[in-house]
Amino acid sequence: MKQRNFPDPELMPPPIKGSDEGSFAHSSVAVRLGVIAKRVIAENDFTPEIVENLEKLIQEIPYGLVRPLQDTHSPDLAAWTSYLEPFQNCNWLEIPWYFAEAYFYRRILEATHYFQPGRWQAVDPFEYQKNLGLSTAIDAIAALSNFVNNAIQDIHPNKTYLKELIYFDLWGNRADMSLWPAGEVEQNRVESEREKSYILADDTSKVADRIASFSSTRIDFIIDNAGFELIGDLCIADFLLTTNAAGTVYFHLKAHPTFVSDATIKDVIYTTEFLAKSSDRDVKAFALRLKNYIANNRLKLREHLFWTSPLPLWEMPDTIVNDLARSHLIFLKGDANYRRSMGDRHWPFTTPYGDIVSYFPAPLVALRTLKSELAAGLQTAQIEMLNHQDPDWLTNGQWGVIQFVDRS
Ligand SMILES: O=P(O)(O)OC[C@@]1(O)O[C@H](CO)[C@@H](O)[C@@H]1O
Repeated sequence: MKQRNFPDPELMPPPIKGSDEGSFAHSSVAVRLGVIAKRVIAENDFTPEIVENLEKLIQEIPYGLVRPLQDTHSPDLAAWTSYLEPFQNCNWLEIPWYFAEAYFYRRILEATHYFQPGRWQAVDPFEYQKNLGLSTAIDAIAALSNFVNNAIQDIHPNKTYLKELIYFDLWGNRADMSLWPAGEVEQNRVESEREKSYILADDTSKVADRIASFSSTRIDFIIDNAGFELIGDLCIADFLLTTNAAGTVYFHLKAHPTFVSDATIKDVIYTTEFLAKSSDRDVKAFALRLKNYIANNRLKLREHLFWTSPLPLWEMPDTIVNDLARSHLIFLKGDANYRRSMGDRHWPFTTPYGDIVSYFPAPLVALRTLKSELAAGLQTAQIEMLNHQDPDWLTNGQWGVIQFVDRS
């Protein structure tokens, strides 16, 4: 088994909680979760009983006590019973923020009978949002498809193209439907020329240099959102497989719907079929390569209940650690995964990111736009400038990091 470096619990700062006065976490739990549940009711044609379940959930937040799950057909019932054990008699603000969110989205599935045999089994309550996230991004998708079709013309990985694809993929993380419902805010701008100064830590050149040295390796993505962000992931995967920098690419996906827009295997298949139906020649060519890579098992789609659990990433089960240890590079996508990589705790923003994620079993590159009050690897002068220039810099999704942590 791969040697594991767990962070020392004695040295770790406290978890972010909704009870942190005046915090974004507080407004997220006290306000935003209820809004998301109301949108689930509005965007589906549920029975009165399911609507009542959702309305009861809304009423429970934030001062009701969290309780064990009750959907007896679910595969993760026992796991969630043990997760919730330490938080008996706690309300939604008193439990760690990430836990509260993961639990909320799992309660949505309980309320909508996602795991229960019958009419609503495996019906994704966020399907409307996810599909809208694609249909409102048609122009950006066509532009990205044209770009990746050009990027793969060189027999060897062209670092200039690769760096632009990484930037596209970073900014695709702005399109987060738990914050900004699809179509309401123009987040799908394909704009690699966006000021690089919005990137607070930029290891893109190191990542491109490492990938340029690869031949027929294994590269993994711990995936975040469906919709436009997934297009960016698929572009990089296409580039890596077509240039043969990677012999195989693994997508690690959520075992069930969560965080509104997080991607499942079903979402990846839907996305490739959506692209294949396009009348745009570039989009269709891109889609056909993806379908071919999936059919020939070079693009491997994997799901696991750990990715939908409330646990920090250092609690990955050995099966996942030993599997990821075979990777030459892991792309860690999005804000929620970044939060999990740090245990969603109040680390000083100047803490070197590599000091926190030393437990990862392979080289890691995190692509994250800032949408929560947590950061690592920043300089004091940067923090002072940001607090002055853009007081909402931690949560407005306008700033990003591309942080490489080597394990050579
Ligand atoms: O993982 P993503 O999609 O990049 O961002 C998700 C997220 O950070 O955005 C919301 C606002 O903080 C949180 O609910 C959630 O953790």
